[in-house]
Amino acid sequence: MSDMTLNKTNHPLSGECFVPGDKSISHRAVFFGALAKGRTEIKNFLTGDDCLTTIAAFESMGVRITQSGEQVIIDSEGYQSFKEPLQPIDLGNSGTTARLILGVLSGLPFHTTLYGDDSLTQRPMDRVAIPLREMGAKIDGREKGKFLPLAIRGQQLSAITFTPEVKSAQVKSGVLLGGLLAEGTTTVIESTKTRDHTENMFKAFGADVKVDGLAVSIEGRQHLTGTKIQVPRDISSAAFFIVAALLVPGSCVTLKDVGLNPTRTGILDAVKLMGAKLDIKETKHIGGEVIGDVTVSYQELTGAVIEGDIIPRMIDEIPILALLATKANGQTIIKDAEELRFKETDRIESVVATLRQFGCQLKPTPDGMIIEGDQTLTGAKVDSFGDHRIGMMIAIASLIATGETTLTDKEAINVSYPTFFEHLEALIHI
Ligand SMILES: O=C(O)C1=C[C@@H](OP(=O)(O)O)[C@@H](O)[C@H](O)C1
Ligand SMILES: C=C(OP(=O)(O)O)C(=O)O
Repeated sequence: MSDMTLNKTNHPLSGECFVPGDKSISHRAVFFGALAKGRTEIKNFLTGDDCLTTIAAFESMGVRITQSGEQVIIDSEGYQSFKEPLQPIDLGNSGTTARLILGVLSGLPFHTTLYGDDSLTQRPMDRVAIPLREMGAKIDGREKGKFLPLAIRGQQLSAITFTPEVKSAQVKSGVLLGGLLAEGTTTVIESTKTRDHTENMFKAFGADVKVDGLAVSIEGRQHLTGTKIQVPRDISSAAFFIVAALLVPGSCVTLKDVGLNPTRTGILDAVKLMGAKLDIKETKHIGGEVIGDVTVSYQELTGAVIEGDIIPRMIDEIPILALLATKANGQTIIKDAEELRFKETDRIESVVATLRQFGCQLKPTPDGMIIEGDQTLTGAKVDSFGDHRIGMMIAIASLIATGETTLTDKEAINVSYPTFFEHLEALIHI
C-alpha cells in the first residue's frame, strides 16, 4: 500500500481521452469465450485486476487463454471440457467474477471452492446462490452458504423462472449462466432493467436468447460458438473525467469511443438533470453495444434529486456524482441506492466519510445520501478504504481541494483502471 501526493488544484483538463475497456464486458467476453467452442478474440480488453482474476479462474479449469496487453485469445472446446480445478479459486476483489462464476460452476460435474479478499468475503453471495439452489445447485459456505469461502458441488441443473428482489445485473447474469447449463428454459424477470451485456453477449456467441421487455430467457444445454469481441471503453471510468471537467474551471474533455449502452448511461442523464450540457455523438454499434464520444466542459450546476430507475443505470458512478454535488448550487439528494451498501465498501458510508475528510457537509440515509452544495474542499490525508472507485473520487476531489491531498492505498485503483493516473496527468498536461 503506498501513499500518493496530489497537488494539482485548479489545473484545467483538456484534450481527448481513451479510457480502457469496459469492465463488465471484458469479464463477460472471457466467460463466454471460455464457455464457447472454438476461438474467441477479444480486443481492447480491460487489464484491470478484476478481469485478470476472471482469466485466471478459467485457466484453472484448463481453458487455454493467451493475454497480451489488451488482446486476449481464448481457445476452448466448450464448457463440457472444463476440468476440476486442483486448487481453490481466488476471486480477489471481484464481485462480478464471483456472482457469474457461481452460475457456471453450479452446473458443471465437479467440485470447486471459491474465496476472495477481505472485501469480497463480506459481500453477499446468497442473492445468486438461493436461485441457483432452486435450480438444484449444491452450494455451501460460511454463514449457511451466504458468504465466501463457498464450496460448490456441480449438479445437473433444472430451469427456473426467477424474479430477483435486488436490482442486480450480476444476479441476473449468474442465473442465466446457470440456465445455459440447465435442462429447459430459464427466465429472469427484472423489476427494473439492469445492464444487459450478458444478453448482448449471448447473442454475439450465437445463443438462442429471448429478451421481452424485462424478461430474459435462455434455452439450456445449447452450444456457444467463439467469436470476435471489441470491448467498448468503460463509461464508468470515463465518468471520473466527465465529472472532473465539470468541476475544474476552464476544462473541456472528449471521452472517445465509450460504451453508450442505455442501461449504463445514467450518469450522463444525472449530470443533465443537474443542468449540464453534453455533446454526445454515437459513432458505432458493435456486438449489440452502442459506442460514441462524449464532450464536456466546465459548467455551473444545480443540485437535484437522483432516484428511481436511473440508479441501476449509474450505480458505480454515484461516488463521483456525490463529489460533483458538493460544488453544485443547492442540495442533492440520492435515493433508492441501498445497493451501494453491498459494493467493495459500503459506498454510502465510505463516500460520506471520505468527503467529510475534505471538510464537506453531507449525511448518509438508509438508501442514499443528502449532500449540501456550494462547498469548499480542503486537502487532507484520505484513504480509499481499498475501494477503487473511492480512490479515483479522491484523486478528482484533489483537483478542486485547497492545499495538498494524500491518497493512501492508491493501488486499489488497479481493480478497474490501472492507467488512471497516466490518463489524468495527460489531461492536465503536466
Ligand atoms: O454485472 C456487472 O458487470 C456489474 C453489475 C453491478 O453490480 P450489481 O449487479 O451487484 O448491481 C456493478 O456494480 C458492477 O460493477 C458490475
Ligand atoms: C461494484 C463493482 O464491481 P464488482 O461488483 O465486480 O466488485 C465496481 O466496479 O464498482
